[in-house]
Amino acid sequence: MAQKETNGSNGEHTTSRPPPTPSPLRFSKFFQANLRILVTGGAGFIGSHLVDKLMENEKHEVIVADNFFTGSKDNLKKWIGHPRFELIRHDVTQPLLVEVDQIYHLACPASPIFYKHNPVKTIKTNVIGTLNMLGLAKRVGARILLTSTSEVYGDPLEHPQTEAYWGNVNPIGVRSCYDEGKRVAETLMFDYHRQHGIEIRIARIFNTYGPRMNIDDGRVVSNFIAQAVRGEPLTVQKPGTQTRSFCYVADMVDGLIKLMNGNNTGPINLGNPGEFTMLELAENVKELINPEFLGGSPRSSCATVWCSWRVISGSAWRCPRRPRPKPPCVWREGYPRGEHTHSWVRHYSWPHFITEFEFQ
Ligand SMILES: O=c1ccn([C@@H]2O[C@H](COP(=O)(O)OP(=O)(O)O[C@H]3OC[C@@H](O)[C@H](O)[C@H]3O)[C@@H](O)[C@H]2O)c(=O)[nH]1
Repeated sequence: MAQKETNGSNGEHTTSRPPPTPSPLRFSKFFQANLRILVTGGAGFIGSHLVDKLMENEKHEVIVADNFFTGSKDNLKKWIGHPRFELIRHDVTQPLLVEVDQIYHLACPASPIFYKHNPVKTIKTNVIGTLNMLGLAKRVGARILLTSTSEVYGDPLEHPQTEAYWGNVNPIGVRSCYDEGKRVAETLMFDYHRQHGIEIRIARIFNTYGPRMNIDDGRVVSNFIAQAVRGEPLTVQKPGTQTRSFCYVADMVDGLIKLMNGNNTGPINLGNPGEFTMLELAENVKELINPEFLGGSPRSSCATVWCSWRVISGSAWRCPRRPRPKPPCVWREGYPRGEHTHSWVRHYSWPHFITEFEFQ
């Protein structure tokens, strides 16, 4: 059952050890070096938006390490060749030696269809990849932020979930490579913090949506939008009453940067507290995709909601408790609709996507 002890608030999870010493340039009197930031998984959906935001600051040098399993160079093309940007093809299951001040460790496939494709690789990425990045943080004295997941709560018995809830996770299920993998990654973060004084930050990311989500990502928002654009039935998995909350990617990135630069180690839930059933989401996407957004295409009027007979493999509900006591960013209330969703629908209805659909 749930436990009353809160994570990180009773001193047990903090350390009195001083963090490893960063580069002497960081404290140089006469020369202020740029902040060097490593983003693992920086070619992916959330990672590339994070890179865009970090690159806006002229004092930042950004290094991306990505193996391009689910990420794409396309997401970073505007930065390739930029003097403050470097892209390395690198798999985090191998050690990486770079001189950096901060590490945003995002590398791991996050969509169930991708992380279940090669579960052994997924758990290696979470465990060995996080060990390697912690080893790097220790060597160079960098602060490290892990993007964990709401999936650490498993099929939660508490709703909404607070960070103090320890979860209800199946250790041998098909999703365990991801949810148990992230749980071990969180453990490693705190062990390095307590034992070596490493400065850590942990974000538990809830469902996120927005541009650059892979059209074949398999997650519910991209599936529904792609299906509606193609005029196909929307595959609401049974029972359809399961709920999720959806956070726009720009808000997620703001939250990650605020967490990295603040004083709270976390773990902290990052997500939108407004939740919806999958049936409501399907109805809303159906309503949203109309001829106005598809340039008058008759395909748009075909979207219908259809309940598939696939039984859900995820949890019945997942929603963060409203952030406390100082939210790391201003949360957009409510549903994934409005300005941001509209631009994303346009993104998905670009001619080459439509062409791809027609040939499938
Ligand atoms: O076509 C679909 C796809 C999904 N769904 C349902 O929509 C809900 C959400 O499913 P998704 O696959 O989008 O995402 P999940 O909530 O299961 O996992 C997600 O959670 C948080 C993130 O950290 C993870 O990266 C991601 O795996 C589930 O209840 C699923 O059954 C549908 O009804 N139809």
